[in-house]
Amino acid sequence: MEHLLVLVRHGQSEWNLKNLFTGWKDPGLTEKGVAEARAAGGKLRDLKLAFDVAYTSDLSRAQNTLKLILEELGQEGLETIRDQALNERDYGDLTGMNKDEAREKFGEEQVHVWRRSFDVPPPGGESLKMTAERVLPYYRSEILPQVIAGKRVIVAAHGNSLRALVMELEGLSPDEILKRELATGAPIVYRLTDEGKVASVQDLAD
Ligand SMILES: O=C(O)[C@@H](CO)OP(=O)(O)O
Repeated sequence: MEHLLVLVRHGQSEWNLKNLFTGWKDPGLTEKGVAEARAAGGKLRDLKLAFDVAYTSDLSRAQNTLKLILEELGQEGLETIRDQALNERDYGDLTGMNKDEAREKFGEEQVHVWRRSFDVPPPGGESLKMTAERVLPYYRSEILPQVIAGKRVIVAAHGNSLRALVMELEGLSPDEILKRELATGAPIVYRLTDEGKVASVQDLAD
């Protein structure tokens, strides 16, 4: 039985372009983001992949990325489950702040710790660890059982919510996952074993 799981980060958003901390804010995709989403769909189509169910977050940049991918695949009507468990990490008080201005205000090192440490949350927000503590239970209870049952699953979500998932799937340490940047609109194709372990991984980043 096939156990297919594809993860894809949304295409470039308006706030990615403006270099703003985004978190749970809901900016749309830029033109480039739309093109990235379509290209992601094209790559999956070239691999002749199709899906039985899709998961996405409660945020429009991920939902629209998924919609564009499904259009490219000719799978517009696919069953899609939206859940805020898959939302981006909440950036708390940093939300809406320019990342360069934050570095000037708080110092390069402090901002790096907030962005890429495992368990230090930004003020009022979530660390990667806290993000993983909501993403992983959702993955284990809702998504993984579908993959194990033979449903072909695509998940369109966010840089940090997907980082939490990649960490679990690939058994990475906090240090290893923090160095891993997920490109916008670049699907990662996993084949899992009957037990839900990773059998193979193919990163479709350019
Ligand atoms: O702003 C955000 O929500 C995220 C993703 O774009 O940023 P970072 O790469 O700093 O975690």
